[in-house]
Amino acid sequence: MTRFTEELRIAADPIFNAIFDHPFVRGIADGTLRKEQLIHYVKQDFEYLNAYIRIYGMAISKCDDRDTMALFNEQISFILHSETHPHQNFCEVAGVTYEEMQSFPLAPSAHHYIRHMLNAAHEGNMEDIIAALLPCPWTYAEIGKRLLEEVKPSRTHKFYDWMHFYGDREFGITEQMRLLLDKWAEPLSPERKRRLKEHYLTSCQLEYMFWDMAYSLEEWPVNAMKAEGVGR
Ligand SMILES: Cc1ncc(C[n+]2csc(CCO)c2C)c(N)n1
Repeated sequence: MTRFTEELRIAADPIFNAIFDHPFVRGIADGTLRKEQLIHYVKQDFEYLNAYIRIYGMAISKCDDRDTMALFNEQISFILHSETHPHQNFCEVAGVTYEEMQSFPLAPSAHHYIRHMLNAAHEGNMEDIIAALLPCPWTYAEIGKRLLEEVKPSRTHKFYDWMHFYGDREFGITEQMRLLLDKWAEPLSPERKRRLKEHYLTSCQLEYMFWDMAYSLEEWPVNAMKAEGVGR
């Protein structure tokens, strides 16, 4: 029998392929990203990681087994202390400090992605939360692995650290989340499974939009925030 999460991955294949071909990901491969694109990515991703940590916290509050609590707790620490390394890589290449990149208002696509995950966490059960969170580690693990195979970066490649950070991680957290989702989805009705697939595919689309937001320096249509003292 096909794993539920295998079905999800197959349904998302066109989105994964569009992500691998996206100019931001191509720009990591060939080192051609502009300074402003790296900066926009890190500013937005710093906020995205804050949201991701909070959602793990919300998941813990709905948890009733210690192993799952421990897994989410470890992931919170990992994001706080290690997930910052790829950001440091982008900051070094852009010639900025990490501190300068923090506490900016959300651009539209980052806002959309975060609200989608928060909505699953507010309204759903554990399986809804995991379905919305899963594309984050899954797409990055596949991007990292592909870039290592394709580019075989030497130590002097600008994004050597970034590629190794994600590409070396033999699907650790992705596989752990998949096992949980496969187990929780198994007894559910076809309608509930369709809903989980919708959460998952929406997050995959939003992963694509996040790369696109960084590449195109996406902002809100009217710059009315700064004048009102909103954000930095
Ligand atoms: C938009 C966006 N999507 C995915 C990641 C990668 N990522 C973020 S947190 C985490 C660990 C999950 O426990 C991983 C793999 C990112 N940085 N930004």
